[in-house]
Amino acid sequence: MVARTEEIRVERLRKVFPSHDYNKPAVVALDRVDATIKPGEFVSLIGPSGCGKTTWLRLIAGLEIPTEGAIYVGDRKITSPGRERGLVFQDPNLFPWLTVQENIAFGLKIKGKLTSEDQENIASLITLVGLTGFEKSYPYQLSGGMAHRAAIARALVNNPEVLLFDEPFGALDAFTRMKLQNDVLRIWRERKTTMILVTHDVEEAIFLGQRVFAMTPRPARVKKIIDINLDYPRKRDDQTFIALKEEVLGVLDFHNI
Ligand SMILES: Nc1ncnc2c1ncn2[C@@H]1O[C@H](COP(=O)(O)OP(=O)(O)OP(=O)(O)O)[C@@H](O)[C@H]1O
Repeated sequence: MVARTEEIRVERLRKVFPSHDYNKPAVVALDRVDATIKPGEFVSLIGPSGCGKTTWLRLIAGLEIPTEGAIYVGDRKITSPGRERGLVFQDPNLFPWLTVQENIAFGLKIKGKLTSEDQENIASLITLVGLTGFEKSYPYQLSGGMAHRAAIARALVNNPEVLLFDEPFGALDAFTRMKLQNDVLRIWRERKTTMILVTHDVEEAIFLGQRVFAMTPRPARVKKIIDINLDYPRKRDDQTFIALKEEVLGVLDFHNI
């Protein structure tokens, strides 16, 4: 199923977390962030630790309210979480007492029996994420990569127009991580969902994103947007890929850390 997608506009976004301690100042996590993300685009957000990447993603998800500014999906202002925006965290957060199938169905938030259409949707998502044969498995019976696949399927169950990834593969071994990156690309191309990925990994940002948003240290602002004009599937040892990696590292000033 192909999702209907709209442009995401981020306008003069500012997020301040007040301090609950007299001796500590408030934390300005984001300040004057402007961005436009095209319908169906894949963008990566990268920046120093603690700069405000997760906060930005949570604002798009509607889990936080901006202090100033706003985010729009099409002409709708985001004020709360919504089914059209799915979220995948670093921790798959599966319910241990539910099977893979039931964990995915949980995302539907419906009471009572699943319709045959719901069941078909869940079955096709299980195929899409490569978990055929594990429908009735419990989370303890899955590998780390399989648990992430189930989490991606759960996030896709409402056919969201935007999928938000918060360092989804940070805790996985390099091989599983690369495999899941390929799977995410395949899903993106099949579903045409807008993808926004927060990552610490420059290579991952370039391997997946059509554009990489490099952020400043806190408060996060967009320091530079790097266009990744490489065809998919991308080769990590390609000269242009390596040059782009150098460019992103340079923008982030990683060479001077
Ligand atoms: N609910 C909150 N209350 C207070 N401060 C918060 C809250 N959430 C985030 N912060 C602060 O906002 C700043 C940005 O945090 P955020 O998690 O967005 O950064 P990040 O770039 O995702 O970090 P990392 O790369 O290390 O995951 C940090 O200083 C953090 O302590």
